[in-house]
Amino acid sequence: MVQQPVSADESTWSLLPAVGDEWVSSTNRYIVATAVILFFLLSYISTPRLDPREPPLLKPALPLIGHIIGLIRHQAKYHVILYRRSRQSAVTLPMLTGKMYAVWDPTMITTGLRNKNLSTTPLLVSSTPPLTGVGKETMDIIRGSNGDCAMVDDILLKTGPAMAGAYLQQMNAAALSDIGDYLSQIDEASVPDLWMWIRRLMVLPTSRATFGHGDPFSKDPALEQLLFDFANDIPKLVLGFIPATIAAKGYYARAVLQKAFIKYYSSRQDEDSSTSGFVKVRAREFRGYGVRDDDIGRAEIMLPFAVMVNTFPALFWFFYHVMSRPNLVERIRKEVEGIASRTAEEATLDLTAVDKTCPLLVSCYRETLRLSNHQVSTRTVLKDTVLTDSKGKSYLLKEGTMVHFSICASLRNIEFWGEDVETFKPERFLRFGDKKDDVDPDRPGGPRAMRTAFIPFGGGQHLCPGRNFAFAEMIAVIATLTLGYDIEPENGTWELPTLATASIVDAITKPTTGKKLPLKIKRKREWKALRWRYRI
Ligand code: HEM
Repeated sequence: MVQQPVSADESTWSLLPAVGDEWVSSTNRYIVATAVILFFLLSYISTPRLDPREPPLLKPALPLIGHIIGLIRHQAKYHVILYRRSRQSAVTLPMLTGKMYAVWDPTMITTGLRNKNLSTTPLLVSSTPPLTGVGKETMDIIRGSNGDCAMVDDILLKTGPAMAGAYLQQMNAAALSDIGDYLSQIDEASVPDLWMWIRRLMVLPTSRATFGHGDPFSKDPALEQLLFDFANDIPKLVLGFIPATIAAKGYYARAVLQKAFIKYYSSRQDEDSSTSGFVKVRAREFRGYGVRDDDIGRAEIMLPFAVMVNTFPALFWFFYHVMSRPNLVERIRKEVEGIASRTAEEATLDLTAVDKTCPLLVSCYRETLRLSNHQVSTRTVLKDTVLTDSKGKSYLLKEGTMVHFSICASLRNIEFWGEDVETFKPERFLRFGDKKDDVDPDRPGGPRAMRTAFIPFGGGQHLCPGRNFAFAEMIAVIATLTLGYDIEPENGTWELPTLATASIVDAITKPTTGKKLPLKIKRKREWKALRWRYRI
């Protein structure tokens, strides 16, 4: 057989790929084998050994850090993504070499939030220094001489009563009087950006009702934007790692806010009779434990956060959901006409029994909270605890582990709310309180199922103490606007605003600042030139 001559080039080319293939494929095999071993090793290291009674393990696609990346990326909504994917009541999420529980079943969440073995205190205490920058002296007081953190528990226990009864009445009266004054000035207005308009409308009525005549927000209007800058950067600030670099905006905002609040507490403005019980009672408690005024100012910048950061976006969505439906506006207007009275100078809305007099308005309020809430309530397990889900299955939560109770998953659970869970349904809550509806009350959308799953303000010992104040403010604004004004989008169509990231530290998702939703607002002829007043 005659061999064909091979040119140098051909031989080189024919040989090279052969050597290359072998080399490349053996290298590839090596890399792949190492990667596989590494993957299994990481998977093994990051797989916590569980008691069979603990919630089942939900492994991330990427070992060790998959869930951490998911939470950073999607924040609170990560729970809804995982819940929809796994349809479990509760799971164990492996993270680095540890674990965390995520609870999504409404019954388990409701009972978990009431359980005394599941506490907010460890996380609250560990996040206080990076979040507020209070000094060692105050941290020693916060931790207590025997480590029982008695002051934290005492303050939280006293906060609820400080926002009820006469205290609540004083706060509601002050806020609604200011809101009425502000709305009374509007005859015809162009609103270039609804989100900013809501914030401007609400900030001073809310801050004055809370902090009284010495209110720092009244003295410096720049604080409002700084509060939102601080709020946006809280997830980074709590890391306590080079905050001035990784959370520059929030870091600066916190410094300015704290300066104003240190001045407020140091000059004892909290003791003025115009200051709410909410502020007063807490400051008294801090001082009783020996905390200095400057550190009260540092720690209590969480108060304007609590008072404003959820109510304002909730009001934005309430406004949007109602006003973008002209038929709904008409129906609510009819309800509100029934609670309105007038003199030559004033129009008064009687909000004393608004649940009964304006059921559709209140149903829309609740439906708004259901759809705009992304709250995750975090607890640490102090003692091994068993929680049982709605189907009767029990799960063991082990001491020392952190738990995320996803209120958002509860508010969007199809088995409790029905197939239309993602839709804004104005009438959804009309039968909410109907205890006589006993035709399968636990059916999806049935009154008992809704009562279990509707927990926008949390529950148990840490049930939001500000819920009645938020309700009064939001109902007063929407009742007045539906009754007294014609509101239309500037460009003729109601564009659905987009949502900002659902921050793990607050409860209500803000709109993004991208879409402005410009509007035209015009007072109705029959309500012209009257001052808005409220009976509460
Ligand atoms: C729409 C408005 C609001 C929503 C959706 C909301 C939601 C919540 C939720 C879900 C919790 C429980 C957190 C947990 O379980 O860890 C909470 C706690 C709290 N809220 Fe609100 N909130 C609102 C308005 C307010 C207002 C207006 C105030 C004050 C005037 C306030 C003050 C507080 C405080 C101090 C706590 C902590 C209670 C504790 O840990 O014992 N909130 N809020």
